[in-house]
Amino acid sequence: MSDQSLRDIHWMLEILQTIDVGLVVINIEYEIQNWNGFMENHSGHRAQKVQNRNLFDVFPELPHTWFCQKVDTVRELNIRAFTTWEQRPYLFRFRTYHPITSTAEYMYQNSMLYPLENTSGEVEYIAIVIFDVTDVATNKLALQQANSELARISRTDALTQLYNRGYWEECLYRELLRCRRHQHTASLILLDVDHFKPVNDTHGHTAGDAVLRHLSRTIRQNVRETDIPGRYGGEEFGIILPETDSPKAFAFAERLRGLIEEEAIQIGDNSVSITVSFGVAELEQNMQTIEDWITRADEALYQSKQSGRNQVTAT
Ligand SMILES: Nc1nc2c(ncn2[C@@H]2O[C@H](COP(=O)(O)OP(=O)(O)OP(=O)(O)O)[C@@H](O)[C@H]2O)c(=O)[nH]1
Repeated sequence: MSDQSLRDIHWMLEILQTIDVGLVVINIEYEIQNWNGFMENHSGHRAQKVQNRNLFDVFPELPHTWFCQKVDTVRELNIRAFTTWEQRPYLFRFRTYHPITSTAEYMYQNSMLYPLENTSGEVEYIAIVIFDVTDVATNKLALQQANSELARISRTDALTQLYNRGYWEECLYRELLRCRRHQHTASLILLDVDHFKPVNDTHGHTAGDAVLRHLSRTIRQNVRETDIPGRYGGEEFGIILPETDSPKAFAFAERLRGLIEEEAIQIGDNSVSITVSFGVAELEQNMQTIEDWITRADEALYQSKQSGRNQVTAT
């Protein structure tokens, strides 16, 4: 080999050693043949120390079956394989360099597997190339988190943390469609605090807010997971009860009414008691829109108010 060729090989090896991607070569028995500086820095093992050691012994976290299937494909078909951090956050568990500034505990990695042929054209070795994509991954995850938080905020009522009217009405619409399509039943409850204005006038608006928050908590704690409560207006709330006919919805509303009536709400030094009126409407064949359904529940609620409040009326 000429001096020039030797020099060329030397600087090529130098590049492979210092390049900011991980490079590991294994044989078909999964024994490590060599790795570069990136791997030394992140694993803490010198290349000589790991030479001929089984890859799974050095990295016990590497999923055995999955990785072997990948390598088999690369070897048998003589093709490359690629894995992104979104499919699998990392191949090798390396702690991140900047634990303070980075939100990730471990390095996110994209990885490539390359078949390496011997002079007879047989795949004898596999090269594993690791790209550190922690910055990209954490930025994308932060963006996804921010988006889902924005979506949550846009459907939540800030005071009560129940669904706001817009989103709750969307749920009601979906429930109406679902019941129509599958011939199922559902009920709608509207409830409105009795004489709420005097609560505000006597104890102040902040106390009124606290009462609404307390009431919302009581509602949330007493509905089923499949029920959908929401804040319909100022002191008016709606609850969608899927798979519930009118007598069952009536019984639930009656229980909730009794609970609210019995509970004294402590606000500072004051104890405030409230009562609530309810209107219940089961979905009927002739209801075309959610407005039809809401109107029926509202009529029942109006009847409860007219008949003396603190009661449940079902249509
Ligand atoms: N503190 C507080 N008060 C609210 C909020 N939204 C609506 N209100 C108040 O709720 C009261 C509703 O009063 P009305 O519609 O007269 O009803 P009511 O006094 O509850 O009487 P009935 O419903 O007829 O029993 C008003 O004083 C509103 O200012 C809110 O977010 N916070």
